[in-house]
Amino acid sequence: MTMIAKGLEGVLFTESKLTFINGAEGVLTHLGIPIQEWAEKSTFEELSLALLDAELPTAEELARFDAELKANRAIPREVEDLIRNMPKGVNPMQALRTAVSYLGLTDAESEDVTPEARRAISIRLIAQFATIIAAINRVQEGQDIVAPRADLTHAGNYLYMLNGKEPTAEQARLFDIALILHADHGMNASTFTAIATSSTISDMYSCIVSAIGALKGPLHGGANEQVMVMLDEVGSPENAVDYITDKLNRKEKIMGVGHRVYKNFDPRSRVLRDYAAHVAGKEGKSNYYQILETIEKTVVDRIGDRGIYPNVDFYSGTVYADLGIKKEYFTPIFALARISGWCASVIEYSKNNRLLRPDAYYIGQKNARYVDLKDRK
Ligand SMILES: CC(=O)SCCNC(=O)CCNC(=O)[C@H](O)C(C)(C)COP(=O)(O)OP(=O)(O)OC[C@H]1O[C@@H](n2cnc3c(N)ncnc32)[C@H](O)[C@@H]1OP(=O)(O)O
Ligand SMILES: O=C([O-])CC(=O)C(=O)O
Repeated sequence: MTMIAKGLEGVLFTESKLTFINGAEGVLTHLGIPIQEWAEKSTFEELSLALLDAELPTAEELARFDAELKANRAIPREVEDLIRNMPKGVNPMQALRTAVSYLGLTDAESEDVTPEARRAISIRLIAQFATIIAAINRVQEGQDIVAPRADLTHAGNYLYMLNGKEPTAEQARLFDIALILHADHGMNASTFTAIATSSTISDMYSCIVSAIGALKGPLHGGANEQVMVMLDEVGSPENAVDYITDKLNRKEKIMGVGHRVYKNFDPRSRVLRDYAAHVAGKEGKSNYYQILETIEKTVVDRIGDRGIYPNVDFYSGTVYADLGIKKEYFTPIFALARISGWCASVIEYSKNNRLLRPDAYYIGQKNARYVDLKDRK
């Protein structure tokens, strides 16, 4: 009997040294180091470099990488103009996809697919994603673009470019941790898409534009925005049980819960839940957190036995909202972090490339004859 791995579940198509996930036990490691340790001890810059080179950097290597990121933060004038001329009210992920595609046109090295060029382009992309996303957000809000600063961390500089004022050290670190938690996650749909594009030996910008498109969907990165839409629909904690029960009775999916690999818990959602609780502790911010807690309990009571628990998208939004980020930008923020994982995975796969080309089991007609248009009913 022909076996079809629907959704490619459980299919191993390559080897990787970057990320290990044990979904049954809620384990996630990068280079063998648990995600909790990366979140507690490291920075987004360090994790990005570790992923790109598949090894822990020395202090000197990290300082050089950090300087390279800072030197590459500014985006070309043409890309700024493109962002300024985008229609108002566009979907920010479409805007990001368009801006990154255009950025490729301005990069003289963009068609170079050697490992050295792929790595150099990756550094520029990691640096410039932040500038592009902040610029899109500000222009769409009718504000001027804020130029990047080289004296702030990657996370701190993003919040500065977004809000036009320097974040507190606590805000910058909280955002840094959120970026760490989202930086890479094995063969998720967007990383797989980036690799599929790169397997044809296409250019780095095409790989990343494909990945942005895959991340955008509500079954993947787009779920974080949908969680916030759900929270607003629920309105207050008292409505949460009925809201979720109705949805489940109608066989509708609850956003921010369930995962292809985690069937017990997603370790990133645990870390984010703690930060969401911290944020909720602040005056006037507790409503969202209470609704989320009630939704989590209701979902776990109803369908937890089917392995459905909060994923990384469930609690992230309340943390972002506290940093002044609007829900329409939650998914671009995911991309701001995941660019490191996308680039690292493309670089790793390219070293031992083979064209990705799965197959479909044919269930259509056989031996059919062409019928002239005039004879068709
Ligand atoms: C960063 C990330 O990408 S994390 C994931 C973000 N996405 C979301 O939060 C969207 C909501 N979640 C989902 O849609 C799913 O859990 C996915 C797509 C993430 C993974 O699911 P898959 O492994 O493909 O499982 P699939 O969608 O086939 O669901 C299996 C069963 O569980 C149910 N189920 C899965 N997730 C949910 C959910 N969120 N709410 C309700 N039921 C669910 C399905 O309805 C299905 O039930 P059935 O067997 O009766 O038809
Ligand atoms: O791994 C997945 O399928 C989705 C996910 O959690 C991520 O990309 O972070």
